[in-house]
Amino acid sequence: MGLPFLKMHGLGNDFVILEGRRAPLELPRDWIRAVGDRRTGVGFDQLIVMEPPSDGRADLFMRIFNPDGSESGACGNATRCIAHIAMQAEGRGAVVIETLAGLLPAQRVDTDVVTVDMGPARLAWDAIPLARAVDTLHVPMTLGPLSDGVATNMGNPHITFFVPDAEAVDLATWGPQAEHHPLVPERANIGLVSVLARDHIRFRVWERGAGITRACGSGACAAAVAAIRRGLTDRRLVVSMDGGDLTLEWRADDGHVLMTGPIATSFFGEFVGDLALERFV
Ligand SMILES: N[C@@H](CCC[C@H](N)C(=O)O)C(=O)O
Repeated sequence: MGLPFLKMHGLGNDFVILEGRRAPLELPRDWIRAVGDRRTGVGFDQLIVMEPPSDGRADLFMRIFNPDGSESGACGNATRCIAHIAMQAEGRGAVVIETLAGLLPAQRVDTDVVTVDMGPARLAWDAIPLARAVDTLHVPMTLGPLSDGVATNMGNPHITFFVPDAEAVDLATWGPQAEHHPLVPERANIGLVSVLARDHIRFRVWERGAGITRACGSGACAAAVAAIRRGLTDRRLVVSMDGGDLTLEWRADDGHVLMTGPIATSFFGEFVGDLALERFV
């Protein structure tokens, strides 16, 4: 019998979503890597497994894998997709999604638009984590055109670099070098930001364990927090990525970051054996 899956995306950041709530799924890391390979497998930016929540405070637990087989504590774009699934199944307008990083309340704001409370931005050097005590507002990492970044943990580690023109930076060259820099012992997602206005930034991303993606929800949160900490933008802003826009707000009272954006369903399928795929829709 095959393993059914759903393919969804948020702004072109795409996910294979598996149902693991009725019976636990054993997913060998080399299977995840094979399925994630766009040349030979279905391909995804993240593999998401829906699991039972640890207690009654959440509707479901969401486990997140990168295509290199590594696990992450956060995925903003997938959280909107998973919240949409849970809200649709229950006929509700709000749910709570549990991740390794904590409980994330989400609500529907339009048919295919969801807001997620991504929790507090963590700013201490050892919460990122960084390898040693440095100022997270001025991270001493210099690589080609990238320097003086801002470190943020949104449930996963991010380094955001401000550049005059994000399009002009060779992200495929500098992204992996920054991801694997000795200052980030758990590696990091690498963002490039150009400030367009006090309520608008351009953001490109090199995702840890995935490479360049069309959008990254947690990265957009980190980019917004970095821009606000530097005094470059207001607390509510639009983050424009290759795949489209998210609206971000960094709340002053509790430090939580609210992310609003679209979700989309691509197709249903089934894994038969290892990689063979039947498309149903
Ligand atoms: N696409 C994501 C982030 C996914 C995890 C990341 N690559 C990591 O390893 O932390 C998002 O939308 O946030």
